[in-house]
Amino acid sequence: MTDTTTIADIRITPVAFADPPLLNSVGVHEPYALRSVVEVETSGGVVGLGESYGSSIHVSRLKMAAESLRGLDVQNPYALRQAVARALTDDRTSGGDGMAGMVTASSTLDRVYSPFEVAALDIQGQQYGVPVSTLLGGLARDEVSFTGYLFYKWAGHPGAEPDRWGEALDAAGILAQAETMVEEYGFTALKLKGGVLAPEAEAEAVGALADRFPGMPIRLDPNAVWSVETAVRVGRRLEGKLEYLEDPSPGLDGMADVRQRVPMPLATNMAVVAFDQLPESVRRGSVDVILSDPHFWGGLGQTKLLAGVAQTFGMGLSMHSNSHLGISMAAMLHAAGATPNIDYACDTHWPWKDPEDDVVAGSPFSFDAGAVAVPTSPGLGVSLDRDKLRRLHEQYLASGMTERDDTGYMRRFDPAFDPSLGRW
Ligand SMILES: O=C([O-])C(=O)C[C@H](O)[C@@H](O)C(=O)[O-]
Ligand SMILES: [Mg+2]
Repeated sequence: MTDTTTIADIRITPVAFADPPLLNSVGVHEPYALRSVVEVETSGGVVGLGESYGSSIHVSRLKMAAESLRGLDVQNPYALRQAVARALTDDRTSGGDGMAGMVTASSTLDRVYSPFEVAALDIQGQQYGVPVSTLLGGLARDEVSFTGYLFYKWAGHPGAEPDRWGEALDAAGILAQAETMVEEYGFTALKLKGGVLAPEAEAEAVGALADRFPGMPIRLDPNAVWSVETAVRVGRRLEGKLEYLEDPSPGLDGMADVRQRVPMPLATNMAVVAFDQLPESVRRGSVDVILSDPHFWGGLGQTKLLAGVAQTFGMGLSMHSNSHLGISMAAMLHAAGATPNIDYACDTHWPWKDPEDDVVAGSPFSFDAGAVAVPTSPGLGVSLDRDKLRRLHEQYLASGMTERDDTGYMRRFDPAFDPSLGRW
């Protein structure tokens, strides 16, 4: 072990950034999205960055894990993971998965370890003078394509001015949103977040998108609020219009039933979200495409591991996102850039974020034809802007928020709102 790669300090800062009222199956996004920024500093003074969820339970787990990492060597992520696992042994808390109740079965260890592994790779890259993608095996592509991620939404948060996107509560609203996204970012694939309106209305919106953007891959994701019968009916109606249908129904059984009876591939970031669910999903034939996501699959190394499993069993690989900042964007770019079989356009919530609301210095990402170049400078290729970090932390403190609670926020305006799976 060399002294200069020993972890001397770790700083974890919860932050909040403005988020529009995006509707989903469990409610509506609150005025702020929460994230945590992880800084790992070596005794040699090199700082590596990671980003993760911002709920208080998750942040306290990150702090618990950080205690166990001081004195370890960033060049041995395996030892870091073991230390995080030991640190979490006595953790009896639940929740903190950052997904508003939509992904509850992912591994706590994977979620907590992920930002530390990303930060360790960032430091290694800086020390060796290579981008993180090189440490992951080298670039399979120079740029990563993303989907234009469409949401039903209110015009603005209740009591506030309408935001720049305006209201989208029907097919016409979604079409207008898609036009803007494609015009501004050049997206060549679209995803509609469903599970909000009646399934037939969402199918109508997909039909309108397919007519307006002929040949463009389109996905629909109702986050498992459809029964198997509904999923089969809507899936058949959408034959020829969807690249894949994402999480139409709950569970490995529900997905397997639907998969046998609809014409398009099924994708998931709900039924299969951890390695221990893979054998059963393969046995039952539940899904065609898995949405990787370094934040809950355990980091960048484990994303490559997942890619190997997916390839072995003939499954496709895409990438999931939550509302995120620039450190996550860099991590996602390196992961997708260095993983040949993440060959579907990846999800990102990027367009929903105010460009000023970030913690990274400058504006390192630009979209060209819906794609972003993988950073080529050493490490992750992004650096922290301390003034921006301070501002977003102050915003976190002022927001009074400690958890993501889409359902609670929705129930302030619609007390009878029902978020249950399979309800349509
Ligand atoms: O693909 C997905 O299921 C998601 O992106 C989950 C997210 O939480 C999304 O629904 C959101 O941001 O509301
Ligand atoms: Mg999904």
